[in-house]
Amino acid sequence: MSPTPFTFIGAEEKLTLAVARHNTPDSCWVILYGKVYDVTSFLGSHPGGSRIILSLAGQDATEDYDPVHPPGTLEENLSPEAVLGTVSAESLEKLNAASQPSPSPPAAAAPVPAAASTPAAKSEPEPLLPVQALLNLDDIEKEATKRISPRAWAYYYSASDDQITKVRNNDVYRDISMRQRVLVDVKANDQSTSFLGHRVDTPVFVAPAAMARLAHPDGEAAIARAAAYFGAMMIVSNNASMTPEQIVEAAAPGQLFGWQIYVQDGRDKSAAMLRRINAMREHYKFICLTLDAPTPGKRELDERGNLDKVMRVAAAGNPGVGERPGGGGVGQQLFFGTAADLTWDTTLPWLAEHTDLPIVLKGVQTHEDAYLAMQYPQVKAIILSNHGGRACDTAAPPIHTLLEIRKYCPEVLSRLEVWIDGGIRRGTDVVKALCLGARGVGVGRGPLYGLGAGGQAGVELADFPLREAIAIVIVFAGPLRLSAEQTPKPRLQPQCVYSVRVPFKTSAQAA
Ligand SMILES: Cc1cc2nc3c(=O)[nH]c(=O)nc-3n(C[C@H](O)[C@H](O)[C@H](O)COP(=O)(O)O)c2cc1C
Repeated sequence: MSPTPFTFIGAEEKLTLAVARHNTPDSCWVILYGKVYDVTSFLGSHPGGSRIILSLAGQDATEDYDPVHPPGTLEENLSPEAVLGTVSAESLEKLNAASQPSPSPPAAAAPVPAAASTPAAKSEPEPLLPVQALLNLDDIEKEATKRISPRAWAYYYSASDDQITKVRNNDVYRDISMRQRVLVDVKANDQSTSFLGHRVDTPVFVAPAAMARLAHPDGEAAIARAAAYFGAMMIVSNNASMTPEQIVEAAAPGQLFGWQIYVQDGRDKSAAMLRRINAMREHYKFICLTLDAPTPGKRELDERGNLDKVMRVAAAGNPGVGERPGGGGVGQQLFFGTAADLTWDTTLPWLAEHTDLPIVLKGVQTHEDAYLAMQYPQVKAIILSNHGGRACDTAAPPIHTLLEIRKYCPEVLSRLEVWIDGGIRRGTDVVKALCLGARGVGVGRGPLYGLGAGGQAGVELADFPLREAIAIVIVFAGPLRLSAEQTPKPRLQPQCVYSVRVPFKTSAQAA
């Protein structure tokens, strides 16, 4: 029988008694947006695992819940009977004040970066800078670090294990030198190109990245508007913090989006999402299937940022909390429910049953898989990526995979569009990837940090240094004319760079 709805208005004690007592797996209540929900029956099916809900049980969970759940999630997942009543703003204020953490929170609550400076470690807060003062992606990251929450920072910044791949992703570009030609007319400068037949103004695209509202309330919609401003493609994450409908609401005419999918254990959920995307094909022109993270990487920064919650669940006297799934950080919560049984034989046919949109495979990391991808007619592009170093640490930088493809199966480059992401910080990085055969270059953390540093203006800024730098670099490499329609012979070619000194070894060579 469903509980009788009632309204909590009045004394803090009454409110606390009513809500705060229900903080166990047997009876779990939370307050969201001023309403009290009984989520006990939902604990087992929460996509992020039950532990994270338990850590917020008996409390106002709005602040934690809001930035990581698209609007409509509550209505989709809870029956109307789960709403037990409303809480007045006054009571809520008292409750929130009463549940503020003690003045000395556990040391583990603060993010502890492996190598870089931490926002929490500084005694004197650094002054905030206006977006105009931020000249490159490093500046933008630094500014965002001052402004976003430690939880958001840890989630965005983190990478797997020792972050070796994350660092190498960028370092590798420094080992590639530009070969500058002279006495070439470089006045014409056109960065436009096309992806899967759709024109864009820049080869730089927004890689799919989850949870933009952790950085700024305008979230993915602001990134979409900034992408429109630069005529850039945006791939929307399966785990975006806004709905795919909201993100394209203010799309510019002809603006190009793709939608990224993590196929779920419950395939019906993924099929339902694909139906939604199919219905918005005027915006979403392809499905990007991410393959490089069948299990979440071990992102210790992200996990540390969540330790206080895990300890709170245990402290509340919940038995067996260690065995409850999920909760090891934002990343692990998001990955909970992601299928680990995808194969060439089963997944691509399954996708074909649910969408006729072109497929882009993201996370290709060997020339063997690039070659295999070419055998599937529905696959029109691949993204060479190691998930920004967030999946398997010591995975090779994607530019190595591009070099492998050039060496062992260069036909892939003419049969498929090859896009790349990971470690892009400078215009030179973009140009080098293009010279070596990539058609597009994705940036993952950049737009998130841009959003954190200055909302939409910050994202626009994150793109600006890259565009400006590309413009400068191509003056050295030769005018950039990317689109095949404009010139049959692109000017950016492998001979524009020295890549012979980039060490890469395939498993075949190592054997
Ligand atoms: C915070 C964050 C969230 C991400 N979320 C997703 C995601 O939901 N789906 C996906 O395919 N890749 C995701 N990625 C990986 C990016 O698409 C991209 O591969 C990577 O960030 C590129 O590296 P970069 O950050 O050095 O540019 C995420 C990356 C970050 C940093």
